[in-house]
Amino acid sequence: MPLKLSITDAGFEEDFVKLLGMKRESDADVDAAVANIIADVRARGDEAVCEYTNRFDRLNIDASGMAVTAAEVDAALDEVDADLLKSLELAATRIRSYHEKQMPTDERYTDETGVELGWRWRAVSAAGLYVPGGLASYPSSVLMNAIPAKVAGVERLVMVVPTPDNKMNPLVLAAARIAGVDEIYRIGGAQAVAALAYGTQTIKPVDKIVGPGNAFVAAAKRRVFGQVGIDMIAGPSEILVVADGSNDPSWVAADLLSQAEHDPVAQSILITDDAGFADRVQVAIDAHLEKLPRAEIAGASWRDFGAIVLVENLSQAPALVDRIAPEHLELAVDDPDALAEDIHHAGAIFLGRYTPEAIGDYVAGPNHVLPTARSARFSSGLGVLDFVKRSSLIKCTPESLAKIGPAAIALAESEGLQAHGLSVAIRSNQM
Ligand SMILES: NC(=O)c1ccc[n+]([C@@H]2O[C@H](COP(=O)([O-])OP(=O)(O)OC[C@H]3O[C@@H](n4cnc5c(N)ncnc54)[C@H](O)[C@@H]3O)[C@@H](O)[C@H]2O)c1
Ligand SMILES: N[C@H](CO)Cc1c[nH]c[nH+]1
Ligand SMILES: [Zn+2]
Repeated sequence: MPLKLSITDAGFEEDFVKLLGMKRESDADVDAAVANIIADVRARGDEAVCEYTNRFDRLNIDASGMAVTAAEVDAALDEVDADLLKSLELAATRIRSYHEKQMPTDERYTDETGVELGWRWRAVSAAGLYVPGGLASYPSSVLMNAIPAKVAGVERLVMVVPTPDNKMNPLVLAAARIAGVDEIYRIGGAQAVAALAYGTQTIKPVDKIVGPGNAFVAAAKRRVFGQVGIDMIAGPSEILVVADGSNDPSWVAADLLSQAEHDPVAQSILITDDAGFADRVQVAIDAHLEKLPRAEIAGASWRDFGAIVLVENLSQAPALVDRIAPEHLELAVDDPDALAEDIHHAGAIFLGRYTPEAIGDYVAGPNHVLPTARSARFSSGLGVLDFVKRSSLIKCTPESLAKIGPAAIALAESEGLQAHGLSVAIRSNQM
């Protein structure tokens, strides 16, 4: 059964801290396994990548079989149902239009001393896009990864995707074609992240790795950070629903299960002010689980990591939400905007009873690659800004250098860095 907490219980604070500390993705054994895989890929390149791929995804490939060819992508496109392709194109259009609005602008101005200042944005040269594929396949994640990279102007888009038992969903390849991915490799897990970060004989290294994945992928991204950039920790999915008693329990139950069905270590939490409603949601969850094909995964997630938190009044919810800092937050209440005003930490906020989280997973437009494991306290969802970086611009004239130079010379001397002072003084007759 999921955890049941009530804010009026004496032990509430202790139980809530326990809920926050639930270990879902950062086990020491996962990290140790990942460290070994990364070291091995660095040492042996393709050979190690293929060995791990064959072991974990039950394939039988060597280096020549890692890349997905253009002919395979063509064949996949032919295979995809026309209506499904239309849905994918609609999603792509909406995602592109949302992300185009995120493109930051350059700035240039002259200050009162005559110094010209500013900044300019440039894209990273090569991005590695991790598309998960272990327990489910994610054409939608191809679009969410690749479209913002393309909007930002990244030149080389390299996608990795595991294909357990050598089964590739043709829609994944169709999405890659629609989004303009340049290279695709049928590899996943920590070995794929290591190959992207350090390069192998077949795969040239990238500058930044983005995308969601399971605990192994999240741990690998943490470990290669520094060698390459990463977007964030986007691990096993999470949903937090804040709902009053006026909701249909069956709708809220479906929302909780929508994220639980991703992974046995996904997490779904309900905060409500109505104990009877909480019971009705549990009944509805049991009923949905009777029929859902992924009941085993969703049921395990709800049982082991789910929680129902009972509050006296929904005005107590924002403080709890902020401490959880969920990946997805649904506010199923009469005035969701008012409640949202008091919330600071959530990857994406779904406002009102008619905005199920799943609409954001596919077609709303904002990115579904979002920070998990409470990292929404300091990270944002994937976007164009993840694929660009900013260079500062500084331009002095003899006159403006003479105006601000003396302060620089004084500060350089105070730091004992005479060459710094000299390089300013030598240009501005201050020696
Ligand atoms: N936060 C987000 O934005 C977001 C978006 C989509 C999906 N997700 C999450 O992504 C995850 C996808 O997970 P998945 O498993 O389906 O696919 P995945 O591609 O992330 O992981 C599959 C890979 O894990 C590796 N692996 C599995 N068992 C291993 C072991 N014992 N040792 C070493 N490596 C091992 C294998 O290499 C395999 O290829 C889910 O947790 C889902 O909730 C998150
Ligand atoms: N909910 C996932 C992010 O946690 C994204 C996704 C893709 N497909 C379905 N869902
Ligand atoms: Zn989802």
